[in-house]
Amino acid sequence: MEPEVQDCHQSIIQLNKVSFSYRDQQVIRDLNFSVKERDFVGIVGSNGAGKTTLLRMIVGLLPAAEGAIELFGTPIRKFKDWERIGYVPQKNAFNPLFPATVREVVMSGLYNRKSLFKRLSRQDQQKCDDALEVMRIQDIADKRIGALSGGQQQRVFLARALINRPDLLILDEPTIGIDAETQAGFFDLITHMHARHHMTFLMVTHDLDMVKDYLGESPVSQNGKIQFFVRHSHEIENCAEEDLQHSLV
Ligand SMILES: Nc1ncnc2c1ncn2[C@@H]1O[C@H](COP(=O)(O)OP(=O)(O)OP(=O)(O)O)[C@@H](O)[C@H]1O
Repeated sequence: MEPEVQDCHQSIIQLNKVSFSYRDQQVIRDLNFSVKERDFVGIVGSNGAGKTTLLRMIVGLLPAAEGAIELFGTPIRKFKDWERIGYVPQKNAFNPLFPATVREVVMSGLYNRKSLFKRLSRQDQQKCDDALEVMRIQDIADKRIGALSGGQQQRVFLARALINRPDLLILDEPTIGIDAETQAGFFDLITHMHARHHMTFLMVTHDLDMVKDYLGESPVSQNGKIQFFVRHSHEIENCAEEDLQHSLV
């Protein structure tokens, strides 16, 4: 018998028998799925399979018709810590004439319902500088977002999602419309972030090569036409190691 894997990782997302329909079209039916701290989950499926719908339910933009969703152990209705979640939706392309700079777009990630009219503090500026640095876009911080390439814009959106230092990063086809070389660099960057930072990833992608390279050959589960590939947190660390790391800090 396989020894049971010890798991000290917190539940980040829990879906129990979740279903969703647009009028009479059922898109998701009876979905059970859980994501633990530091898991990297790749979501794959044909066009119209319901991948974006699923992400939109998880970030609270669509209510599940049936079933229960928990985020960080809290029912989604009661969940308030939205800054713990960074979300980069699909198709972010900006009109080339849009008047915001890279820095302004990244800073806008700090605004939520409460802080929309709050003045930006020195600490906020520092958070922005850190996010620009992680994405290696400091040198284009004052450029107009519309003047950048698709790959550069994607880094800006990722920096915007990272500015609150989220525990969970949700990406909807982050490399769509980007050339193969930039795509490869982007995947290197996020897998590096996954391995080095204490962050959980949920990513919709069409890039099966990347998924299989990093997340293994076979999906761990499937619902309708949606497949889930997972690199579990216990594959990159175990509880004993984690304790050791903590005790050394
Ligand atoms: N706002 C909407 N109103 C009605 N039907 C919708 C709406 N949004 C999506 N749908 C339908 O629901 C189904 C799932 O859409 P969804 O965008 O979640 O799929 P997807 O897997 O993300 O597809 P893609 O890979 O093309 O992005 C599709 O058939 C789509 O046409």
